[in-house]
Amino acid sequence: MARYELVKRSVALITLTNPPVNSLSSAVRHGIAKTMDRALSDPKVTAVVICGENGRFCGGADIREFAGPMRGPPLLPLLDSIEAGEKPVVAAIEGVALGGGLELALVCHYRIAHSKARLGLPEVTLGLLPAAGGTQRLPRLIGIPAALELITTGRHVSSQEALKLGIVDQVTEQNVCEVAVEFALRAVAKPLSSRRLSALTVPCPPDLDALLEAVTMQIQKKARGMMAPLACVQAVRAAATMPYSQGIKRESELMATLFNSGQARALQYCFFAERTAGKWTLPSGAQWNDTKPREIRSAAVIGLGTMGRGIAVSLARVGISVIAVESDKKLMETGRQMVIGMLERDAKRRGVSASLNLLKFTLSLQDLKDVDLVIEAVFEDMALKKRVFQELSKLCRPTTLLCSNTSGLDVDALAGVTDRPQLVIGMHFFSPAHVMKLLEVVCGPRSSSETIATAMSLGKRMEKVSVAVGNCPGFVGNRMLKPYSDQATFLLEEGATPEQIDKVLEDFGFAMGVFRMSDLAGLDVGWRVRKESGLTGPDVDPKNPPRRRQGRKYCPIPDMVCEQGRFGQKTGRGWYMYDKPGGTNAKPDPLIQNLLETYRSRYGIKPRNITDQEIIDRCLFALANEGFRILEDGIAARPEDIDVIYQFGYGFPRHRGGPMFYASMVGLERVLERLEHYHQAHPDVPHLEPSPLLKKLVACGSPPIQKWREHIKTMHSHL
Ligand SMILES: CCCCCC/C=C/CC(=O)SCCNC(=O)CCNC(=O)[C@H](O)C(C)(C)COP(=O)(O)OP(=O)(O)OC[C@H]1O[C@@H](n2cnc3c(N)ncnc32)[C@H](O)[C@@H]1OP(=O)(O)O
Repeated sequence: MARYELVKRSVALITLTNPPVNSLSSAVRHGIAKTMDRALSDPKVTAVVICGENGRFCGGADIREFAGPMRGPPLLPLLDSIEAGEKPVVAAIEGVALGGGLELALVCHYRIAHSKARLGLPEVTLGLLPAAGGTQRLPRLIGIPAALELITTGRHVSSQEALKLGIVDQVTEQNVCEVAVEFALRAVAKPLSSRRLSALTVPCPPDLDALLEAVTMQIQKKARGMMAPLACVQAVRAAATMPYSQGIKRESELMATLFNSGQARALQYCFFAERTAGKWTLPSGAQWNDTKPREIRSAAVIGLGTMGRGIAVSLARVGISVIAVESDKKLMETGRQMVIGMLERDAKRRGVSASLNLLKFTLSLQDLKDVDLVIEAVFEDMALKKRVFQELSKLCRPTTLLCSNTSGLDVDALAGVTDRPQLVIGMHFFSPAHVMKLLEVVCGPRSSSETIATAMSLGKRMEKVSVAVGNCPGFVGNRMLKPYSDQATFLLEEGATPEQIDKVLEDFGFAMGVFRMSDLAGLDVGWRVRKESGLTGPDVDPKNPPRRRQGRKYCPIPDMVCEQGRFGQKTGRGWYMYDKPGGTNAKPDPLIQNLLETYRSRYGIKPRNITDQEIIDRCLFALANEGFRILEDGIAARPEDIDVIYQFGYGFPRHRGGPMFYASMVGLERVLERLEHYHQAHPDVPHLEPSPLLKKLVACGSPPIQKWREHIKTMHSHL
């Protein structure tokens, strides 16, 4: 796990060999300890270079080992002994030096980085802090403000920025190991005392307290409810105010608190869930690593509304030429200006030039006949989409992939109107599509494995987190949203207010409560869907009992809000009031309060005091319950896929893992007990009836989430 060679007759070259990222597993730590001992005790060796195999220095601690008991040599004393050694040690950084990997480099006396390397202390993103001396050494090297920023955000820096900050001594475009060996030879016999970071004093800013206070406030606003960034601030404060020996103790104490916290477990679960999501498998046996995606060089986007514009930008900025189609000249011109503006702003932010030459705008579908792939992003109307797909089927060459950005309509019905159902697939982007990271790749029963592989690979190229899901109304994300938002509106009937529910959900960690989110998305969309499904509007049978539709409980309050022309932020009124149409500053509206009171008295509902816990339990357990049904139905292959969708598409707090991980942490027995309790109280709400899978898992002793798959006996997977 660490290879030892003697080069240039006097330099010990230690190479970490633990693919794919040379993480510091117990075997690697053991290897480092052994090879360093050999190097330090061999009189022929005058200097040491540490590097990593396969172009990667080190990706940090082996995160998988965090789940088990600590084995192998502890990292901290090992690193201290490298720093204390009497022979110069040079880190040759290629690829990445992250977390424990950068901490290893910080105990080396010199650091040489390749020009393409990235460095950082991302522990905070895993619910931890850099506890192998990182919080104490980095501030001594680059000062408190810069170290605080890097440690509390986990941001990676380029080697050029690392050089400016003083993290590395030299950046090279040559073979970094060879450069490091030459550097090491020159360093022999130079004094090492000033190169031992733990021995340096911290350059402390005069306004330390104000700085720490400002950063703490920023964290409380941006990383609401997260423990790790606040612990990082405390550890850096220790570096600034204590000698190294005490600071390091404080670092360990803070790490111990974080290490065993639910937040660290959730964030580490998220790390692997995100990587697992790309690994799809079909019932046919075809899977992500044995199906070759097609290369996509050109694409078309039909419809230049909010979604179409974001999709066009996402394609063009990764070098794909885009033909954007609109149905009328004025709309096309507006779309053109918006797309160009978005692409220019995006390029400026990334420090690259905008790829405007890749864009073409047209009014004619005829222009699409030679593209590799089309993404339809027209209005969410099945008849309209079918017409577009029929037309594309006639116009495009037979190998063109046809994709729909529908947010919930039947992808197979669209495939059915074409001459190539195997090349039809859903690509459900989230708004704004050039910003939101999530892409649901909706596999119809006839989508070929090559089509799925191509859509997934295109998503990755567009820097999206892509999750393959099956075809059912609402797919995964929007299907689960219904029971969640239904519970919120039932709670309004019973006595809660939108602001109370939103506050509870936001305190839980959601980016936005359900009502603020609906105001942002626009309330008219759901209203139209409810009218089309006969739940509200003139088609509802007047003999229908109030507050019941289609044999189940129904809350008409959202319809009443829309009937008043309150469609959310865009109209300046919704569940909240805003300063102006398009405003974002939500204020509670007495008119909504009034509407709720009138409604309750009309139906003789006596408002009751609703606790925060009831809001959380009803909304989130109904959400997870639908997730269990989705797993049973084979619409999602794994709970991890659902959790990734909720984190990246619906603002579910990452430090809670996602709805399924949250359910597992709360305890499946409790989730089942609460659902049974609420279903008894509301037997006409089928979403509260515990799913068979949940019952089965509880009956099997509530296995850990990674084992749920073994209990899912899906009749037929929709993937
Ligand atoms: C008990 C010991 C006490 C130690 C005390 C010191 C504490 C130190 C704390 C740490 O060091 S925490 C770890 C900090 N490091 C990170 O957060 C880096 C995580 N990795 C990444 O960001 C990326 O993987 C990468 C290194 C930038 C490479 O990205 P790339 O897109 O090229 O590949 P991936 O698909 O992300 O990863 C490939 C493969 O490798 C697995 N993996 C990556 N990093 C680790 C790791 N640190 N530990 C374990 N496994 C890792 C990843 O899961 C992929 O494998 P999979 O099978 O496809 O899931």
